[in-house]
Amino acid sequence: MAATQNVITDPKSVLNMAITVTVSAQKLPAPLGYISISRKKLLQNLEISAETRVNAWVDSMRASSPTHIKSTPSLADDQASWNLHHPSALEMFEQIIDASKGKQIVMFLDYDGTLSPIVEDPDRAFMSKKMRKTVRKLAKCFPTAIVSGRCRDKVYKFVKLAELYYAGSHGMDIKAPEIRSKSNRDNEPLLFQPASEFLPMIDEVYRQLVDTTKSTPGAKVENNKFCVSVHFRCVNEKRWSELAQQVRSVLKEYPKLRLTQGRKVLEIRPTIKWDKGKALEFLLESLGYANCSDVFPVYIGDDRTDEDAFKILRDRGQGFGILVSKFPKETSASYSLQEPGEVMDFLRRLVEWKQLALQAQSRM
Ligand SMILES: O=P(O)(O)OC[C@H]1O[C@H](O[C@H]2O[C@H](CO)[C@@H](O)[C@H](O)[C@H]2O)[C@H](O)[C@@H](O)[C@@H]1O
Repeated sequence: MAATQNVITDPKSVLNMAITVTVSAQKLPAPLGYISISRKKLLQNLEISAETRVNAWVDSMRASSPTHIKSTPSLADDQASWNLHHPSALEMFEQIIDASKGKQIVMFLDYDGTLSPIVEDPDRAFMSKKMRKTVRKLAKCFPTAIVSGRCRDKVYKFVKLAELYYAGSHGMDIKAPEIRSKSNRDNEPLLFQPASEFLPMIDEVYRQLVDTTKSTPGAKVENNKFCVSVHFRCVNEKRWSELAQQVRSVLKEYPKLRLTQGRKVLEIRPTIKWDKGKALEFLLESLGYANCSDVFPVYIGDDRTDEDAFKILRDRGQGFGILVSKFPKETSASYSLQEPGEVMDFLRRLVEWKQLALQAQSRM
């Protein structure tokens, strides 16, 4: 399985590289003239590079779509060994609480596949009422942020909780809660959008992608404000290569955009060095925990893009990541939960533990 977040490099850079090599060869002195490549050959080479690139995308699309997994004894072994290295956060609850003693827990939650189950239609990925109630209680106990690939407004419409921090567009659109706590009531309202200069480009690419992919049945393009998603969950696997080719044909004109991959989705975003991990650090800083050793961030997510946040926590040696997955995956998360139902159970236990701790304190 692919390692951390699968960044697919800009196809244009591959083309540029091919051109650079050819031009340098043509400048060589006569004895080495045989290296010079004819225009026809150059075009052929460029076509091969482009085809290789599209094939790599399709391989990656297949690798990230565990629909063909058959249960075999070796798979069962892999699962057992993975569970050993990434035990269930529910089973390890007491140990997790022990590790957080004396520290401020801060919660970071991905949305799709973490708080809501994965469904075919991205516009119908609703969160259950029970989950919303749980997250509301959680936010009363700990500072809580939603960190999503989606457009911030859209994820807010699903979650509907004004007391949370929201980081939309993979962390490129961060906003503090509308309901301010007593301690931060006087602060300036926080809005951070490090990719705002890309807005017109993203709009343009969105429109082009809608147009270019409309001949592929099942393809769906979603405008996530600072990034765009091209969904292939409902596209017949035989047509994934065609879809990848269509996306490539649009992206090759935009070297300032890059492609990453999520669960049956190609995600197009600015090349700026900003991701969910950077958003996590930014939020910790905004909350006043930049250089604190007594903070305990917990990040729960299911996707490759969440790996950036898991990695930051691992590198900082603070708190931990929890990967939501039924299947073994290479991850920097420390623990696992199988699906959103288990996420809700884990969050409930955190709330219950905190409420009991507060009651015990008030009796002292
Ligand atoms: O960071 P996230 O909140 O996990 O957002 C990542 C993508 O989530 C959404 O797509 C995923 O969920 C859909 C609904 O369940 C599903 O149909 C799709 O196959 C998944 O990839 C969202 O629609 C995308 O825009 C986000 O990039």
